[in-house]
Amino acid sequence: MKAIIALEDGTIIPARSFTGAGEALGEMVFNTSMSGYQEILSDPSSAGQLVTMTYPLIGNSGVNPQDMESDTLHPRAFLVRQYQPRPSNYRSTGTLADLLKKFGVLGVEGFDTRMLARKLRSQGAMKAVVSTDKAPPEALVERARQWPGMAGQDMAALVTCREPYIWTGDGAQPGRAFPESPGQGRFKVLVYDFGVKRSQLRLLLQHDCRVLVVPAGTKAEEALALQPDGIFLSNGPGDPAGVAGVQDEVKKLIGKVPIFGICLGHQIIALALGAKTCRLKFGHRGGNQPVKNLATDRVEITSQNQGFCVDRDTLPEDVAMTHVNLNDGSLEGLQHRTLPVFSVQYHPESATGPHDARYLFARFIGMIRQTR
Ligand SMILES: NC(=O)CC[C@H](N)C(=O)O
Repeated sequence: MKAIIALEDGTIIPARSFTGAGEALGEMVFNTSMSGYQEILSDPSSAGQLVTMTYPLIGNSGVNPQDMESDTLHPRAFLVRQYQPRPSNYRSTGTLADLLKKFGVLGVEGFDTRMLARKLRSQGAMKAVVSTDKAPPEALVERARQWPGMAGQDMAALVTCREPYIWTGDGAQPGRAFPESPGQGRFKVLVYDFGVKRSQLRLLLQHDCRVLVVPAGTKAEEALALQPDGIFLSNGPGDPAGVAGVQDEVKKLIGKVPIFGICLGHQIIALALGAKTCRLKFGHRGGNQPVKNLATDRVEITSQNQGFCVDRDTLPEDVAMTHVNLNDGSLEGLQHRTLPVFSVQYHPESATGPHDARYLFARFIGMIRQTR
């Protein structure tokens, strides 16, 4: 079925839908990962986006229940050069097209994805419409232009859990407090869910933690009443400055218990510490972003998925930059000089991506040990 990609700058690209009729309006972004399409789709940070993969063949390894990073898919459309309808992989239990259809994500193929990526790189992320509708393409461009966009919106509120839950080796179990038995993990870690990826919860479990996940709107007093040994702030979608009220709660938590934040969690920590966030021109999305650890001078190849970053020139005196992106010099990590709080912009759980940065989970546990 024919589809049209219409960008707000007036560009019109003919393509094909591989998931039937549909229309999607959102922010067009590109991801340079060569694998891990299922993790990218099920990462709640992708909510509201139209995701284009620059790697040309997508669908080859199928999909499976284990690789879901949440229980649904989040982008509004998924765009690829060539969709592979016959997957071959020993873990595969179905096709990508069926998964997209199940969750109402429009799948589009058959156009020059690298041309689109180059355009976004030079002009910046753009609002766009992807549609199988026979409407004149100019009308689709107009629809993209009229859309107000996601700036300033609280997108985390859309993907956070409604009720607290305990994360166990068997997945989520109902519960509002940490399990009593230390046999279930030595360190009690409270996870603020702004759109958490399951790999982060799994890694906390592997590091001997009892994991209690709470909604984004949880008050600092409620969080502290649960007596956590550490607090983890997850990744999540949208503009960090739009996440209502959370900065103030995090401000109250800083200094009380060790805190570790990833991506949106990192940006919220930065805002709570008094820094500012800003939009990246076209975002960092992929599994090949070089980041330098300034303490060791070592370079980590990292997995990333963000459209915003912390403005390194706004860090207060008592906060140090710990990591820097070698492509554009943007801030990738920070640490308070005296209080137990640190965070990174990238994804050390690396699902999908290289495992270079997993040491950060061990660092968090080390911080908890020191303060216990
Ligand atoms: N992966 C994330 O947590 C992304 C953070 C934020 N939504 C951004 O785009 O910058």
